[in-house]
Amino acid sequence: MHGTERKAMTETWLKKHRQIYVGATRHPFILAIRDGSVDLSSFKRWLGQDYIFVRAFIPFVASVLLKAWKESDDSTDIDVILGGMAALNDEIEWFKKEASKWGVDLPSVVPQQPNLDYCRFLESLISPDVDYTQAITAFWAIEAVYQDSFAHCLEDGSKTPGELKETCQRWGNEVFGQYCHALQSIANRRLEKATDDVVAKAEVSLLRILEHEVEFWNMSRGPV
Ligand SMILES: Cc1ncc(CO)c(N)n1
Repeated sequence: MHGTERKAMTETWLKKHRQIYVGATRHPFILAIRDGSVDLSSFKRWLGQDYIFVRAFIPFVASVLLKAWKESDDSTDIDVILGGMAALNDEIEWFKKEASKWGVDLPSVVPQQPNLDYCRFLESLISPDVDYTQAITAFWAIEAVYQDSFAHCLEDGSKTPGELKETCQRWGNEVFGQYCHALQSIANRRLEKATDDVVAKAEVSLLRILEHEVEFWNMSRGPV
């Protein structure tokens, strides 16, 4: 990375990896929500799988909080991450309510392989060997994919069915957008000062996340 401008590293990466980023944020499942053609059984499958994912996401976010507390040069990072944890608390309650609305019995949902793979990946990032810069970059990427995807379903001209609007609002709303932006700013600040090795690891985990997100959306299609 010598001589390379490291300001706004994450924006540079999204341009460089645009194809996979678009694959993760404009997936056929999202496009089907947006044009109103989504199959409700796909939505229910996604809902059950995402509840399992979010439960695994909580300890990952807790690990990012712990890393921030130990390693961060800016104490306000903690406030941003804590806000994310608070949102997850709401999210868990929302999943339970939404699942009962759609007749999805959460305790009996079986995690599918792509979900297990993604959760395993999250677990690998909890390791103390993964430093804060890599972890916060991953955290931003995971949240940003959902923000960008669901915000697309709320844009002018979208035909998102009324009963799915609340789901899209959850991640597509302006406040969640600002929160993702705050995470992105932290990631950029850290990446600017990181060693080449850490920067390379953060880029690889961004790519892995985008791949996992595509596979995650693919599960909505159901077993083939
Ligand atoms: C698979 C997946 N990625 C990202 C998010 C955002 O929190 C989520 N809920 N689920």
